[in-house]
Amino acid sequence: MREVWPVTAVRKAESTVMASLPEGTLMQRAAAGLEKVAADLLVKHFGGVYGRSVLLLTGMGDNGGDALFAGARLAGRGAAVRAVQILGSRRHEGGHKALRMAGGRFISPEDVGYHDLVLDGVTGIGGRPGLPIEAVNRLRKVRAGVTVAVDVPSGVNVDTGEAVGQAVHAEHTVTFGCLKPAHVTGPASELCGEIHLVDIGIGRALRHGDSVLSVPEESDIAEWVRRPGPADDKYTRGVAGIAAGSTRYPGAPLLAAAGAQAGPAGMIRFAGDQWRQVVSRHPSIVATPGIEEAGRVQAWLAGPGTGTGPRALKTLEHVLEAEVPTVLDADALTLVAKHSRLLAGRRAPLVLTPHDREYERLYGSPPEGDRASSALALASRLNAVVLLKGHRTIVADPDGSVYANPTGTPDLATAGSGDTLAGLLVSLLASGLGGGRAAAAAAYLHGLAGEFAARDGRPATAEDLGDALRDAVASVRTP
Ligand SMILES: NC(=O)C1=CN([C@@H]2O[C@H](COP(=O)(O)OP(=O)(O)OC[C@H]3O[C@@H](n4cnc5c(N)ncnc54)[C@H](OP(=O)(O)O)[C@@H]3O)[C@@H](O)[C@H]2O)[C@@H](O)CC1
Ligand SMILES: Nc1ncnc2c1ncn2[C@@H]1O[C@H](COP(=O)(O)OP(=O)(O)O)[C@@H](O)[C@H]1O
Ligand SMILES: [K+]
Repeated sequence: MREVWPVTAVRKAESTVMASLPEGTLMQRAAAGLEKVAADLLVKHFGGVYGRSVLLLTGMGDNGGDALFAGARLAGRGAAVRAVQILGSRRHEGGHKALRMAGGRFISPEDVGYHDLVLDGVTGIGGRPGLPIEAVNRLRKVRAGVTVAVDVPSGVNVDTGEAVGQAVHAEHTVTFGCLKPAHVTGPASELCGEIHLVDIGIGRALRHGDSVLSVPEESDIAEWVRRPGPADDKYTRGVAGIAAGSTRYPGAPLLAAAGAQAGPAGMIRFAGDQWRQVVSRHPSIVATPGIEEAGRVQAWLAGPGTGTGPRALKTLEHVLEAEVPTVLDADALTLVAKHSRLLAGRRAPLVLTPHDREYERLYGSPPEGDRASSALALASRLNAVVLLKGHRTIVADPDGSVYANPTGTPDLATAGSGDTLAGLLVSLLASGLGGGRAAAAAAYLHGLAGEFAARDGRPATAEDLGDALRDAVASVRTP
């Protein structure tokens, strides 16, 4: 798991570590890490460092200092380095001097044009979101072979991942000490490109309790997705139940079932009108038309394609009465938004999987730019794990932990894709995984499955995701 810290925690750690180091040490470590990434990119894209043109964009703070010191190092290796002040008039004196001594030059904003490599050191963790218009106009003139953001792309809100107005769009971001929210959530994460984390020695001073987000890694998912052991039978692996579908939406149950089949449960039960179709597509599923005769399960999924009529409401009441871990998706979310009594006094774990419009129905207002806080607010209010869908799906647990999903592709924005996610999720819950981890694992594997299904530009539909989910599970299990 990679932890993500907000600016206040980074500043606190920095000052703790700085107290025992000569002044400027951390900046030199940052500049060394930045230079390495920049030099590697120059070699990769342009064949070498010597003679290549590098432009440093600076502002008034230490972010510009990092860029200037890294630029001085590149100038020492023969790159033609220029620096331009994009924001304000105050400059980083130490960095300025180092660049001048190394043969770098300072140019006026009118003279910027194309450069092989651009280092964006306008603002870092001291940046307030929304750059002044003068800075934006100056940035517009810059043309780059490759853009590398120093710490974060300038213009973003570092702590929320929002990108207000014009922000720098980088292909690479070199960050220092730890990940910050802008790297993993919201539109800012799209502006970062590939993230390079440079260890500057502040890790030991970062307190676990101050971390605001966690990013699951492949090894976490491999550990969380239970594998059957010698003593297992189909029941001990967990039985997942799916209550889905209606004559209006007959496809949703099949897609949810396909998602569940890729999960760790030993058996799947199905209740709904499409029980014959489900069995004919998935003969291993035990299916009945009505929920009353469905049998016992360790976790229920309710909602995909059920509609919101009286029959769907009755089915949902039955599912919730079972008091087993439950995923509510799609129409079930609309129903609990309408009938708040449904969740009153509930004790068994609950996972809700809203997209933004469903979130609005449940919370009363749409998610804010700070999606992690929005997900957490709903999770706390309803005492349920909330999986807030989107480009970087967020999972918030009412215990306060929040996960940012690192996988996925916009190709997943296709009808029925959420049904397969919900199916996988109920299987993970049935296997005994807690709600937060089950939701985080489902989002991770679903995102990976989307990437697999859409590989090499292949058009992907939800029908492809069942097989792709199996490939995703296999791939996280392959070291
Ligand atoms: N912490 C660490 O461990 C280490 C940190 N290091 C580096 O330091 C960076 C942080 O540096 P920093 O604190 O000097 O702030 P930085 O982001 O350069 O800019 C602040 C200046 O910009 C201005 N300004 C901001 N937004 C604005 C806006 N929208 N519009 C207008 N002005 C705006 C702001 O103005 P003010 O808010 O004062 O009015 C202030 O003058 C960090 O990201 C990393 O690169 C590494 O060297 C080593 C270890
Ligand atoms: N732009 C996007 N980038 C990445 N993933 C996306 C994007 N838009 C949607 N998704 C994912 O696609 C799925 C869509 O689910 P949902 O909206 O419930 O679809 P449906 O109701 O048709 O099944 C979610 O997992 C969501 O995170
Ligand atoms: K920056």
